[in-house]
Amino acid sequence: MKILVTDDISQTGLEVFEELDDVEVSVQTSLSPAELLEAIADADALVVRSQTNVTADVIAAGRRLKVIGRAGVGVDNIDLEAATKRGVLVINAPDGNTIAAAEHTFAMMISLARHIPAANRDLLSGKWNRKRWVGVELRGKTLAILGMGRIGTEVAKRAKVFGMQVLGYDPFLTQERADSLGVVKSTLENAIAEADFITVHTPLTKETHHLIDAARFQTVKPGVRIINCARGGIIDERALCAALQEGVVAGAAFDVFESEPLDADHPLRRMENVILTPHLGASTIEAQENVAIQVAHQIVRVLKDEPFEHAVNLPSLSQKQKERLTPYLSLAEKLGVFAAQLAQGAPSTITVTYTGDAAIPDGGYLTRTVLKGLFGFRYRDEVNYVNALRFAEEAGLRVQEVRESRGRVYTNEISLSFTTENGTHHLSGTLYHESGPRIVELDGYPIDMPSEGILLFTRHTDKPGMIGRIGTYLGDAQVNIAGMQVGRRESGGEAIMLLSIDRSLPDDVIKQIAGVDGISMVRSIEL
Ligand SMILES: NC(=O)C1=CN([C@@H]2O[C@H](COP(=O)(O)OP(=O)(O)OC[C@H]3O[C@@H](n4cnc5c(N)ncnc54)[C@H](O)[C@@H]3O)[C@@H](O)[C@H]2O)C=CC1
Ligand SMILES: O=C(O)CCC(=O)C(=O)O
Repeated sequence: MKILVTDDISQTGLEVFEELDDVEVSVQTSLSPAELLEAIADADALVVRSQTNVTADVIAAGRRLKVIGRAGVGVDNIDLEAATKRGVLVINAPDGNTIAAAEHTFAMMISLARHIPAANRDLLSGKWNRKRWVGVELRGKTLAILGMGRIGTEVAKRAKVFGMQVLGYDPFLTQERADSLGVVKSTLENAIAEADFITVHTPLTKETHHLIDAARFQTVKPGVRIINCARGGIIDERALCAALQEGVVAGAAFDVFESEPLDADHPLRRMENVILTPHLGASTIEAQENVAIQVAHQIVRVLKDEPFEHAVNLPSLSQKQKERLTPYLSLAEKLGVFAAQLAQGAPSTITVTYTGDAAIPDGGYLTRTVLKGLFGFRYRDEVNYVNALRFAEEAGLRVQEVRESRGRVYTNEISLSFTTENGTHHLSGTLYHESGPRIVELDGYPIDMPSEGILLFTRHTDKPGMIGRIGTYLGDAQVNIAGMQVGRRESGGEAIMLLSIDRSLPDDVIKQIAGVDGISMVRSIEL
């Protein structure tokens, strides 16, 4: 097993990989794009910070790649779309560097308020200028925090201790949490208009790109100071330079930039009242140990096929949700595998209905599992939880989920209803606590069979001798019948038979059965 590490990661984190048998940890930093393509070819896992650009080509070249671990928060250097499509899991270390980033933000804010870097430069150049560097106090000032997640929250706590009034803007900030932090829940417009200091702590997304642009700079309080220790691009750098030159903005402190490393002739480098650091927010010994250990542990779990946390391209579940969900995973996957064989053709729509105890809010996890079974039957190991929805999307399969709180017959039930060009099928299963997953309905007929082993399913006309003739074909092929379920709606109408058999039937026997007068459908199903 090979783990490729392409950015500087704490040694303590790398030692975690020793838990794996037969592991080779290959640390190769500062690779050229061509060298990276070569190095990734036989890697099972890739570990990066923010420097390595994990493009679609890199992911495609990692033919054995199962997981990309980001020792940090932001994953904007990883092509998530490409990773998801190829079923490569992306995980991060979301809280290991929170304090480091919050403290760096605070260091930037105080440095801005008190001109510390400029005064230091001045002094080192031989001057003693006490008049030039008069600053402002933080106490009594208004701080706008855009993005009240982990880091924003830690910044807010520190600002409160400094006697600042804190305005928080975040679509997910509840009144209750704002109150408990002593933060005034605010709109973006109000936060920007009122603040003496503005700090951004959002990810870089389509919505946050240039969240503060030229138009917004028109609405700031004159003399505002601005800090970005989140991601380059949240604040429009050109518009900022203009606002600094006009004196609308009194100072800016940036740790992150639209393009990194920052160009040698970037206008920000020539601005007065600007403090720049080269993406150092997470660069403390503690944070680097935390994120490296955290991500390495999760990678080990992924590679050992054990439950893991902090997946970026999978729904995240609480421990309680996971515990409730786990017993249903096998049932959901078996139903998907069953459906693949029942369908014999690509389904165009599928509705998955969860009833009773199976209707757990699960972020779509069980439906991914059904689809993993459905597509995995044909594409085997290529399909996993990460890319199952992509397989459905690419196959043009419309997927719908329904949740019903109470079942009519069973305390829990998962039902699939899907349509192919040959018609519509229904399939339901339940989980019995004593005997595990069972199939309890097939195309509208109630049955009861364990969802395992080899099954033979027929739809036929209800007339004497059908069961005997099928039994004879099986006997001639030396195939034992272990269990049988039959059903019909009315005498002489359509009937079904589901047999559990000891070994799979040769194709020619299935063809013979299909040719029996009165048989309308035969399916051999392996679960
Ligand atoms: N400079 C550095 O070295 C570091 C930078 N970071 C960056 O800091 C940022 C924040 O990290 P965390 O607090 O850990 O993330 P987080 O995920 O805990 O918080 C982000 C918050 O932004 C909010 N948000 C998203 N879109 C928004 C929008 N349009 N308007 C307002 N709020 C919005 C979210 O609701 C969330 O509460 C990330 O971009 C991360 O990459 C993180 C660590 C170190
Ligand atoms: O790895 C680093 O030093 C950068 C940290 C960072 O930007 C993040 O975690 O989002």
